[in-house]
Amino acid sequence: MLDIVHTQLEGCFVLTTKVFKDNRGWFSESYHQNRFEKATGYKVDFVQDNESYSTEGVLRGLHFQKGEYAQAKLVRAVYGKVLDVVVDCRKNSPTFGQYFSEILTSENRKQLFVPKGFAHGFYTLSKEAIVQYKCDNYYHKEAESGIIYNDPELAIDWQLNGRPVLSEKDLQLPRFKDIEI
Ligand SMILES: Cc1cn([C@H]2C[C@H](O)[C@@H](COP(=O)(O)OP(=O)(O)O[C@H]3O[C@H](C)C(=O)[C@H](O)[C@H]3O)O2)c(=O)[nH]c1=O
Repeated sequence: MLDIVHTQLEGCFVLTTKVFKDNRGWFSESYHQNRFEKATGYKVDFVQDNESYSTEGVLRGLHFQKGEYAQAKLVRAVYGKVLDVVVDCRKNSPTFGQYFSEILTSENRKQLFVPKGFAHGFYTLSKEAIVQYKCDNYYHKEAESGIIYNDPELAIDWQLNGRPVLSEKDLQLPRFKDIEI
């Protein structure tokens, strides 16, 4: 009922939920705590669900919340297609500074689990996209931080089609070398 693929970043997984199709359409359990814990070995209590709508070329991120407000996230595209990107910002991690990306679409039903200590962002590849994600900590504006999307040290391949659309806030995010987690 829940397929899991481990990435090269410890604790970061791609999950795919089972779809039941019939002559009406389809049904799927988009989240099941027991199955999530059994598949990942992680006990995560999500407390906040987020949803954002973006048009083609929009890039949101890379974001994280600092310190005790760090958030683990479970991200999926419920409409359209995005390139989801995570960066390992855990100082003691053997993959510190490495990134992983995955195409999430409403069709492939892939979900990316982003552990605490990671920065997260996505680039919108379809005309429109709706991304939903569960967070295991509440939003704390004062704890918000992030990394500029085109940091040369990270050299993330965003699969850009032209100049991305970012918020003023995101255009002023710091370099990876200057962040405080
Ligand atoms: C994240 C968040 C934002 N807001 C308010 C704050 C702003 O007035 C407005 C837009 O926020 P922001 O521009 O930070 O939204 P995104 O750029 O989509 O931020 C998200 O983008 C990347 C992909 C992430 O992974 C983060 O979870 C999140 O930071 O929503 C809230 O009220 N609650 C929240 O949890």
